[in-house]
Amino acid sequence: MIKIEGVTKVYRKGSPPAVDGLTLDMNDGEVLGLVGLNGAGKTTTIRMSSGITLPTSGKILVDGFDIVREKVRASRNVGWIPEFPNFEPNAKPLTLLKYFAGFYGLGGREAEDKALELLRMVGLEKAMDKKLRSYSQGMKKRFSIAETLIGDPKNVLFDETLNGLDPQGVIFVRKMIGRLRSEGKAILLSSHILTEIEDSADRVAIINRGKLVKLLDRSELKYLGKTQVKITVDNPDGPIEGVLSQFGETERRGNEFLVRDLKVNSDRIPDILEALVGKGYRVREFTSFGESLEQYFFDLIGGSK
Ligand SMILES: Nc1ncnc2c1ncn2[C@@H]1O[C@H](COP(=O)(O)OP(=O)(O)OP(=O)(O)O)[C@@H](O)[C@H]1O
Repeated sequence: MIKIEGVTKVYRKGSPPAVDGLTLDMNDGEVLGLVGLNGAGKTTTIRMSSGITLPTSGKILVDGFDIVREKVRASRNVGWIPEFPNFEPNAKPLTLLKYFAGFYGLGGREAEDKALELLRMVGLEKAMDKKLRSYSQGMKKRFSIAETLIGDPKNVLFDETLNGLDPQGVIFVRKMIGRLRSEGKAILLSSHILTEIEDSADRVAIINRGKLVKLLDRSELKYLGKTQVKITVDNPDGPIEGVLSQFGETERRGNEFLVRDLKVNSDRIPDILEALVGKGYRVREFTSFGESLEQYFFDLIGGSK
């Protein structure tokens, strides 16, 4: 679990903060999506949470340990997959992984077995004898995941990891994230594209100019960007909910109804009105709405597509 409490980062005196009073929790067994445009402060947040960059003010606790004052104990439990992983170009993956295993007290056969297991897990077993300089960006990302997992950190931060991957790579990273979540790890996945992470994330934090603009939970994400129908009737008695539930998930607030997760295509929305009128309901208001996730994102941060 990582707790970011009122954290600000100013790189240069007089320049605007890269991260500005950010408060955010990454819970165990949860994937938190961190979404913002380029320069919004995602990488800075990740680097501060890993102990690589110092916050100017505020506090970051990793499983209860302060990332500044108890850096060794805190950062040991954070794994970070950078957006552009870079390694000693002439190194071979197995040798390098065994070397990293040494930092975690593994040596000899144990280190080799662990390194081989991880290389297999990230699908690099066939490229194990190649030098890292010959690796593609996607292969480097896979290797970076293996490197991160060698210390078995409880918190794993993926910085734009899906960006630039081929479809197979995207599926691989999504599965890996699901696996780590099921092991109870706290996971952060950053992206500049909301739609890219909506399927993987349990919650999504949208940041802009270093500030938290919106925190969305799973149920809000489920309905965002999908058509919903709002209906107000004068006589909400009898089987109205039964009528509406044929068309989608129905929520009632007094004489107002919201139909979401529609079972019919949007061109059949008038059928809902017809069914209600056919059953004798007096419909005062009938509106369908819904916007794309991207539009929602841009509306929130005050930009344009
Ligand atoms: N080392 C640095 N020195 C000075 N300014 C920096 C440094 N790193 C980042 N910044 C600035 O801080 C702001 C936030 O950058 P950051 O890289 O955290 O954003 P981001 O959301 O990760 O963007 P991207 O998706 O482009 O990586 C930007 O204005 C950037 O120019």
